[in-house]
Amino acid sequence: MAHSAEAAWERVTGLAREAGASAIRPLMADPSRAARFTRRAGDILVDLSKTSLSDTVLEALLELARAQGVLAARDAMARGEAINATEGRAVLHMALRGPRGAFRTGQEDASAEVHETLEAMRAFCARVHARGRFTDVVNIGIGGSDLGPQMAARALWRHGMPMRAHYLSNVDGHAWEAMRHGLDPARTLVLVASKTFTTAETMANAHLLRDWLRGALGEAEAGAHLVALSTNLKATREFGVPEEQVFGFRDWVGGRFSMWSAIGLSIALACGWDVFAALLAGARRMDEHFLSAPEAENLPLLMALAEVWHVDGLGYGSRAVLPYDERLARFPAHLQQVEMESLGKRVTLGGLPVPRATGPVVFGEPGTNAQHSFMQLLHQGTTPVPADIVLVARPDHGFEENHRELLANGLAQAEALLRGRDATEVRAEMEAKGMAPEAIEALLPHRLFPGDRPSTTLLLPHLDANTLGQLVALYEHKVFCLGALWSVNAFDQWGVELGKQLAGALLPELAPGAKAGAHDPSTTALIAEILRLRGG
Ligand SMILES: O=P(O)(O)OC[C@H]1O[C@H](O)[C@H](O)[C@@H](O)[C@@H]1O
Repeated sequence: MAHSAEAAWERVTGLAREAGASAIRPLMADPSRAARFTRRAGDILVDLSKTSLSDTVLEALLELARAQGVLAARDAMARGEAINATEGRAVLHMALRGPRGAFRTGQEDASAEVHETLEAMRAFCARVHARGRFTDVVNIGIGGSDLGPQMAARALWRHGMPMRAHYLSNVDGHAWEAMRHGLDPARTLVLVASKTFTTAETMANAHLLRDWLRGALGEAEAGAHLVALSTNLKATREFGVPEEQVFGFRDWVGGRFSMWSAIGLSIALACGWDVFAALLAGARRMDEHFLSAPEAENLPLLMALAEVWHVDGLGYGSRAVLPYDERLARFPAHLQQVEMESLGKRVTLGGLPVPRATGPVVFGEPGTNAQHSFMQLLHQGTTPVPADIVLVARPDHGFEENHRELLANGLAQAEALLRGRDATEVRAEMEAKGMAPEAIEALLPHRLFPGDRPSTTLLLPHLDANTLGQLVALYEHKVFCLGALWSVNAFDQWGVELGKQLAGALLPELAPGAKAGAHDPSTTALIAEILRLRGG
């Protein structure tokens, strides 16, 4: 690490060790704070004022960003350099939503093929919708080939849109068992979404549904119901997908950044092409901001810096994502992969141990549901958990009172985390209820809220394809910035490989009468017990 970067890290951690570094309430004495710590990009407003970022801390963090060369790294990504060094690949998901001619890898115009594929997808959707034969689309895929499209289709689907979308990800047969009863094979289009077309769970389900189609319609007709979304065109052919129903993309699209590629076809089929196009346009709008805004105005970078402050400065090891919008119910699940698969790393790009904490645990649920499950821990647990609270000003329904209640709750959570509740207030409340002094004192510690717990509010004017595209791209770029700040490769995922290999080795041992392999005693005993319970 360059000397200046080391010094910048020390400056940040030094500021975090100062007394009162995690306090937020005193900073709120400044009436201009909300305005000064609120930024906008496109339609999204991000209020960072309910964190303990002070002017001094922010300046130190911006210095860290400069010392780590975050914006230079951004430009290297945009130039199509192979910044995913452990896989020798460029990282060009921005090309998927960018204008023609805007992105290259080496000599190749990356955008040309993107636009060709988009045109083929558009024409395919138009044909499917015009014929009206298919009412349902099943997307078989897992991880990045499931979470993004599923999240977006759930957020954007409205009554009256062209098709219903279903997402089959888990190899657990119960998933298909629960889904299949509502589907008519004659009216169902099956998309096999897999970047590699080798993922075991996806291929198992793909075979299951191909058999289902063939059993009901015959082999010749079944082919017309199969679509493949993949970079592995050879494998899609071998699987029996007609060539004109294969939509490709390149290895410079990471799985968790692939909803903008052919992997997003289910969104376009279910919601209509215009919706998918608007989603891409929204993401492009955020790309333009990310690529042009200077450090101090760059929203993805500022959110990344707040995360560095929380994780490395103050030692907060997790973050909650709370969309106050039921349509964004799968948004936390999508971010779990985007953030934790990208930033759950412990060595630098150069292969050395990262000398500090990296990606936090990310989890979430929509509000207000979250309030009635895990928010207790955010308010009174031992370690603060920064929260991202996503609010949408205008709903797409006419139930005004519900929406006001939803917004009131989202605002109240952020306010409660910040202000807390001290003994004077709690005592006064209990006294007003006429409680006995001993009872008041006994209950008092349980009813105190420490306060000074950080949250970031993201405010969208409304939720549609364009604003959703902006929101998702904002987090994608935030992840990029964190990768650059921590010097880790945010674009590989070697950590998922070992489990896959061991599952492959275990699989034959679960067959009746199979020979047991060599395992630790715990695994050996569990295999024996499972075989006994299964009668094999
Ligand atoms: O799209 P696929 O090749 O089937 O991969 C699906 C998913 O599985 C892998 O194991 C990775 O962890 C994910 O990044 C990927 O999105």
